[in-house]
Amino acid sequence: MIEYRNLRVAVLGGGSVGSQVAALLLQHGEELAARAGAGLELVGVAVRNPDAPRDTDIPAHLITTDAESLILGADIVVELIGGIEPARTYILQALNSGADVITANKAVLANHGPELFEAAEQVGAQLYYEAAVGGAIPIIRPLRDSLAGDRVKRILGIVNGTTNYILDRMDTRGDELREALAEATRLGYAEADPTADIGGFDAANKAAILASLAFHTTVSLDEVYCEGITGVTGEQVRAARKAGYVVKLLAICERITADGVEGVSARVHPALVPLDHPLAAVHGANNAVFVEAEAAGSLMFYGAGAGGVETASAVLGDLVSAARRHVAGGPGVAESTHANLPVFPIASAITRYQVTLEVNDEPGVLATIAQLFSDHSVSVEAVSQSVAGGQGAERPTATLVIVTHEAIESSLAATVASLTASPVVASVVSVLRVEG
Ligand SMILES: NC(=O)c1ccc[n+]([C@@H]2O[C@H](COP(=O)([O-])OP(=O)(O)OC[C@H]3O[C@@H](n4cnc5c(N)ncnc54)[C@H](O)[C@@H]3O)[C@@H](O)[C@H]2O)c1
Ligand SMILES: N[C@@H](CCO)C(=O)O
Ligand code: NA
Repeated sequence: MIEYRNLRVAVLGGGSVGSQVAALLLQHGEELAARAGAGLELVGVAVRNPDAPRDTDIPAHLITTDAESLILGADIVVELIGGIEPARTYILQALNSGADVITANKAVLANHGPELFEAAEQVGAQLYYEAAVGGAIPIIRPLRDSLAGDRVKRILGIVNGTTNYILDRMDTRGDELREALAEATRLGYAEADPTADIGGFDAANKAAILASLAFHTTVSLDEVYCEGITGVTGEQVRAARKAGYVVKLLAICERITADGVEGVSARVHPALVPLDHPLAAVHGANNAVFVEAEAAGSLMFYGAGAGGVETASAVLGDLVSAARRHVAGGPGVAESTHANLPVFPIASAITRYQVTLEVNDEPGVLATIAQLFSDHSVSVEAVSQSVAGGQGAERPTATLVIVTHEAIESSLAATVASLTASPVVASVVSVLRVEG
C-alpha cells in the first residue's frame, strides 16, 4: 500500500455546497489521494449552528463553531460560507498562515480579489476558485491555463442559474417571477439573499472575475454595468417569443475600442436572444459561457451552473490541484493583470436594440420616428406595427417595434430621450438589447 503524505483540509460552511464537499471527501478519500499524490484529510467543518439540518451526514466530531482554530491547523482551507465577512477575514487568515485556499465565493473575489491574490502571492500560496463561476462547469481553469496563450475577444454567458431558471419557467410555463424564484430557492440555487440573483449582482460578480481573467486586467465590480431581471414581465417574455426571441440574463465581457483606444467592457443585463441561438436552448439552472478567442475561435462551456453537489465537483477538482501543488512544491502562480487595459462604461458598449413604442396612429408618424433614429446615427434594421389603442379609443395609437443595427449605447440613449420627448410618441414601452 502506498503511504501518502497527509494534507489537512478545513471546510468553512456546512450549507448546500459545504455539506456536499465534506461528504465527497469522506466518501472518495482513497481515490482522491491516489490522484493527488497526497492524502486529503478532512479535519473539520466550521458552521454557525451545529444543530442545523444538513444535506449530508457529517460526523459530529468534525463539526465545530471555531473557524479560526480550524484554519490555523490546516494545509488547505475551503471557504464555503459566502458573502464578504467573515469570509474575507478567514481567507486572509488562511493565506497568511501559508495555507492554500479554495473558494466558491464570487462576491468576495469580485469585491476584494486584488487584496486576496496579493496576500497569496506574498506567502507563495494559491487561491483557487473554479466553483465561483459557472458552478460545476470548468471555465476558470480554461481561461487561466488552456487559453493563456491566446487572446480572448469576447465572453458571452449565462452565469446565474437562478435567473435562468426563473426566465425559463416564465417562458415555458407562464410562471410569474416570484413563484419561480421561490422554487429556485427551494432547490438550493439561489443565494442566501436572492436579491443578489434577481438584481443581477451575482452575475456582475462573475463578470468581473471573468473579465479580469480573460483580459489580464483588474476589472472591479463597480466597473461592471448591472441590470437585473426584476423589471422583466411575463408579457415581455411572451412578446419576445412571438418576435422570435427568448429573454436571458447575460454577462458580456468584451474588448472594445472607444475613441481609438483599446479597452474592455463588462455588462450584465436582460437581453433578447434569437430562438435559433445556442444560448436560447439553455434551460433550467444550467449555465453556458461562450468564449471567442483570436486563434481558438468560438468555444462553448455548458452545464450545471448551480446546485450543491454539482458545485462541490469543482471544489474537489481544486482540492486535487492544490494537493498536487503541495506535493510538487514551489510557490503558487500569481494572477496575471499585466495588460492593465482601461475599462469603459456602458455608454461605450456597442450592440443592437429592440425599442417598443406606443405612438399616435396618424400620417407621418413613422417618418418622424425614423428621423429621430437617424439624427443620432442609429440605423434601423426592421420595423413592425400593430394597432394598440384600437378603434373607438379617444386618440388611436399603434405599437411600433423597432430593431436597430449595431449602435453605440450613448447614441441609443440619446435617441430614446428624443423619442420620450416627441409629441408623436405616447410612451416608450421597453428598450431591450439584442445579443447573439
Ligand atoms: N449553492 C450553489 O448552487 C452555489 C454554486 C456556486 C457557488 N456557490 C457559492 O458557494 C458558497 C456557499 O454557498 P451555499 O449555497 O453552500 O450557501 P449556504 O447558505 O447553503 O451555506 C453557507 C453556510 O455557511 C454557514 N456560515 C455562515 N456564517 C458562518 C460563519 N461565520 N462561520 C461558519 N459558518 C458560517 C451557514 O450557516 C451555512 O451553513 C457561496 O459563496 C455561494 O455563492 C453556491
Ligand atoms: N446563486 C447562484 C449560485 C451559483 O453561483 C446562481 O444561481 O447561479
Ligand atoms: Na466553474
